[in-house]
Amino acid sequence: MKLTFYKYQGTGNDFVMIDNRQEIISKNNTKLISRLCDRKFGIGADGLILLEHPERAEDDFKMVYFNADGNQSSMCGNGGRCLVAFAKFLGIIKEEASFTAIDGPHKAKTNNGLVSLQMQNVDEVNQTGNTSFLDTGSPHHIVFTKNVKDLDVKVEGATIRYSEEYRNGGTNVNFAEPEEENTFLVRTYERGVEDETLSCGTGVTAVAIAANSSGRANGNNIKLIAPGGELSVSFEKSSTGAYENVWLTGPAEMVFKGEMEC
Ligand SMILES: N[C@@H](CCC[C@H](N)C(=O)O)C(=O)O
Repeated sequence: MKLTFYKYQGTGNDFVMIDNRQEIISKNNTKLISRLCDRKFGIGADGLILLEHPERAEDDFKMVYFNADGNQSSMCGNGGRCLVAFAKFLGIIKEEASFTAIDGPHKAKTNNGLVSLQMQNVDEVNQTGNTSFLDTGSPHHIVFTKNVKDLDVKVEGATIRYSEEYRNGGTNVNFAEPEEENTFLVRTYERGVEDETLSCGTGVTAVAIAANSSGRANGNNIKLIAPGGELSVSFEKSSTGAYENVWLTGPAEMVFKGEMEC
């Protein structure tokens, strides 16, 4: 069969997008999904996203996300932003969207090539010294450190991702360094890609919240500089210390459309 696909990227985090409203791809076909994401034998991407019919009346569509290893995973922030751009391209939405992903409902807005995605509230941030752990739809371990540009993120990230602490579910690992006030450099090792990616949406969201929670940032609108580009994260802190009204904003664009023999 010939499969029509679209390739999108959001600050260099790249995804194969498939309009699966006619159920052309089975979610259990791990082998096919990992082959489509393979950079040598397939299209090449950090993940694959299926756009499906919504299950809730108030939604425009449903998001189903797979890591490059072919397994369905937790939330992908950059992928969600790219999916909103894809839904706009398909004519499913205009400027605003409402959709459900594995972590629950999301709202989104588009404006001049930028897509803002509302992320889930965060009630808990665990901090120990220069590290933090929190879940922004996906689990993120953060190390605040110096010389982030010089780190071997693949090696150091894998050491933490496969450590005893994360033995059960694994984690994504972010290395963050203050650049100026309320601005951080971030590099991320992604679970399921098992390598550094050029940017991670749930990862930079986690860094922004952890930076505020640990007193490393005093603002509620944080700029994050990843190797693939810049993102911003805004939030409100409730009286109980929970992070609410969390929005991730950055560019998302189609790279190309193609067909692959499957
Ligand atoms: N690139 C993503 C995160 C994708 C999920 C992650 N690999 C995991 O398995 O937790 C993002 O932009 O958030």
